[in-house]
Amino acid sequence: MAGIRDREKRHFPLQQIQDVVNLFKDQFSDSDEPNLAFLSIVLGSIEHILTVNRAVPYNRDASKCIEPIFPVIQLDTIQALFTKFVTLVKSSVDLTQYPGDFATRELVKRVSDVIWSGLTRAYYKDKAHLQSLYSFLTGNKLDCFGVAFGVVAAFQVLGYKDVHLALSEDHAWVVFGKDLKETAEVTWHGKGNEDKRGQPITVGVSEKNWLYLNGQPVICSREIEVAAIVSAINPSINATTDSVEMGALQQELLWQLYDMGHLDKYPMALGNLGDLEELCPTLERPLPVQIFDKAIESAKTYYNEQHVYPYTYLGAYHCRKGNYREALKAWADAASVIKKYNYTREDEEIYKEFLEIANDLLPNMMKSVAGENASRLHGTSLLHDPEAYANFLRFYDGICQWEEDSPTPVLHITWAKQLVFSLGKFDPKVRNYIDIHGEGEEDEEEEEEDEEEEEEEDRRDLERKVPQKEVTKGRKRKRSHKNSENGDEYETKDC
Ligand SMILES: FC(F)(F)Cc1cc2c(N3CCN(c4nnc(C(F)(F)F)s4)CC3)ncnc2s1
Repeated sequence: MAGIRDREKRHFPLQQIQDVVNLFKDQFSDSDEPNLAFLSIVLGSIEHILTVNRAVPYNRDASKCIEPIFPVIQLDTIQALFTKFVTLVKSSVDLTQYPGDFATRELVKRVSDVIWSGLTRAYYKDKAHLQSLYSFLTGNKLDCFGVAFGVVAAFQVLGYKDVHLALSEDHAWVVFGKDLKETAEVTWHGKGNEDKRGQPITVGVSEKNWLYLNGQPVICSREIEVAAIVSAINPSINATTDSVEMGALQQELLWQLYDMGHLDKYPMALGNLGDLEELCPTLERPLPVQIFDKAIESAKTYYNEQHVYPYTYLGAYHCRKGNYREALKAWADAASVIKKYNYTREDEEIYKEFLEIANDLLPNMMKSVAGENASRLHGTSLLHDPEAYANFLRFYDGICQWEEDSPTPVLHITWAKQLVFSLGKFDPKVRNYIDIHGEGEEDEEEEEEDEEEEEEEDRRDLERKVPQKEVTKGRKRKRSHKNSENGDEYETKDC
């Protein structure tokens, strides 16, 4: 692994966002791999100055906030930290003991131990700004993602090309070996869970398991690993304030990666970009909804519809915008994904997501719609809309199916109370406009209709021979309404 070369040096000192954008563009400009450790240290040092240790005093009264200047990042600061990382990694691993071009499980465990032993004993693991090698090298602290990324960056320093980051919606690990066939845990997950570092992620572990996306995680290339550290940028200064500069830098870098196609297989990064565009739209760029739809298409194309977040990003956006029908549909689609999984104790993050939707966002949405007299009087309200009602039922049906066969229960009394509250807001008449059948029943129904058509044909034959006064008509075929991508159909009649 080469050190910092002219290709990097010539961009320093970094004085503005465009300097960083140019530095990143240069990293993809030739056959060499982008330098993961170097880029992570650069992003971490900028983030530190713009969020953690803001040089510019931040005026309490936000209306008169002083526009913080972009920090000047000197080459020697970055170079010193990069050299520290390379020295730590190379001095801790005796490569003569690991012959061959591909990493071995023992070596992966060894490198994970090197990062692990560089961490301070006790600290709040889910604090902000612990995701970069800047945090590791200056504060000996990393979050779950940061440890996994640090292992991959360390392997790049050691000259390995086969060790890559694997990302699910709430966990990270590595793939390695010939054809990336091997997997290994390299970091911890959640609170109070024994870490499984060094162990492979077998089919038995990942099957129907949301934490491992049922074997459909994002397997990163070097370019997608860069997208991951850009996506992991955290512009927040505190619970209520974000650094405008840091957010703008993240947005610029994500568009640059988007234009190079490095977000095509990374739905969560597209979701992050959609959120940034909602906050601060970029001229002549796709709208947030279009970006969220690209994330959904990516999950369909590359991950067999096993990802939940693309739909919850879209649902959250529509909810914020008051587009309640669209929010309901996105949440029903999210539930149609989670229903394929069995809920286990390490799935708290996605549990909290659905809990918030069912017990907070949905009830509040129903309350505000119920209050809209005009649309209610004209029957245009969501409460009279069979499709909205069908999506509402599909949402809860997905959650119930998620709970079925799970070792851990999902629902409790609050879920039931909120269901009754929201369900009761729909106008009773809407129930007459939908027919519900799962995939199985549909076949029976079709068989019935086929038989009826045959009988109809026989009657017509008979009629042609023996004219009769009247012929009973086959049942009127209802317009079948594709209400979801996953094959479940909720038939809605023409209301
Ligand atoms: F590596 C881990 F362990 F941290 C797992 C990863 C998380 C994550 C992410 N996230 C997590 C999901 N996330 C969401 N923000 N809003 C979400 C939604 F609920 F609105 F959908 S999901 C923020 C960014 N964004 C890019 N990449 C990754 S890789």
